Amino acid sequence: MDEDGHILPKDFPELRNDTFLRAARGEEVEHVPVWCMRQAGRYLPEFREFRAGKDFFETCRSPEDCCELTLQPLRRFGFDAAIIFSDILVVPQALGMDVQMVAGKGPTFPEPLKEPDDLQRLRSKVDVASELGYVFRAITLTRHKLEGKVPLIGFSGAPWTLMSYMIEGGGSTTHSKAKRWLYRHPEASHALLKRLTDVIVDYLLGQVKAGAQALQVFESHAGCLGPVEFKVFALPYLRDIARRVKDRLKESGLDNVPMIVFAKDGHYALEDLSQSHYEVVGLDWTIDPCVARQRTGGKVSLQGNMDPCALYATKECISEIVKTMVEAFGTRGYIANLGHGLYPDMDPESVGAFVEAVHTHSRRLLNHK
Ligand SMILES: Cc1c2[nH]c(c1CCC(=O)O)Cc1[nH]c(c(CCC(=O)O)c1C)Cc1[nH]c(c(CCC(=O)O)c1C)Cc1[nH]c(c(CCC(=O)O)c1C)C2
Repeated sequence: MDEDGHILPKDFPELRNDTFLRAARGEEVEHVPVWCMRQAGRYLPEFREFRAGKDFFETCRSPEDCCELTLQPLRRFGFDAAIIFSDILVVPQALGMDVQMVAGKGPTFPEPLKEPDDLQRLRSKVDVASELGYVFRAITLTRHKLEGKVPLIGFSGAPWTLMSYMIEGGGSTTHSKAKRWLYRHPEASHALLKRLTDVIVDYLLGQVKAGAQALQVFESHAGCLGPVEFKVFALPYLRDIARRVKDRLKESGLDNVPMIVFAKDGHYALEDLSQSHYEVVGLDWTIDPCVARQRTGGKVSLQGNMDPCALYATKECISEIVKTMVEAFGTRGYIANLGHGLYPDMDPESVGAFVEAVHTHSRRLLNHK
């Protein structure tokens, strides 16, 4: 404990299941590891009960609450990794923007960025330890409470995805306000993306120092860009993040941690993503596993990519879909996941069937080698 009574990021329990980390590094495994994006979420009755009546970002600022919500899905399912409960929008908050979670509407910025002059409203220097220390404390606490069961993943939103929220002021189908900046104000766009990148690098590094054993960068809004815009406004920053995090870990004498890049609907950028210093490329369901393997040329591990809606199928059907998916990806350098997050109306039993099917089919394949 430190003088404020916070648990310290040291003497963590020994890791008992490193399957996820081995798969991320392309090493041999006994089964294909599996976890789900949004595995802590409203599809779980215990999640709904725990969150009832509490403000979303209040919950994010409570290390004890984040720890509990992170552990909930692991009590039910044999997931091979945990992901810290938080949200990508804590970074715009750290830059000084107000973000509220509005019931039925999702995250909302009462005063989004409208014109380049609005960049002056952002904090010029962000001290991540004071602005986002609550996430670091949640990670440290959770890493202890996991008791070495599975590794803990930290995460951040990617610069373009965060920029689009900061300009749109919330969810959007066209992202046209944010894309207007790219075409109309390219310099200001780069200035904003650069500032976000600097904060994200410090933030991810802080997460590893706090105990995160892997990192995922969510470029959830890659799909509204085309290949040209992606190359100019997203890819350079994604690359910069991975390179700088890895360099800084080395400088600090810390071990490298696997990094995952998930560019939703960014299949046009697969080749580039596989050469961006990330160990793992996450895939949504719009790409065929064999094509993804071919296009990434065995340079990286792959993660994904079952259509989350396949969880509406029967257990038998889920098992068949998983079998086909695991056979197509192969058992080496593969982390099973959905192609995006779980939805609130999904049946926890189907999630259990998904996890079981990944373990069963991959064990069978590995035993027959
Ligand atoms: C469970 C949850 C979260 N955020 C939100 C919810 C639902 C609200 C609630 O429970 O009250 C609101 C919440 N937060 C966000 C949204 C999307 C809004 C929109 O764009 O329409 C919502 C409903 C923004 C957000 N937030 C996140 C992303 C990237 C992943 C993705 O592409 O879905 C994005 C885009 C990341 C995120 N968000 C969350 C996690 C937790 C860890 C886990 O996966 O179990 C993670 C990794 C947690």
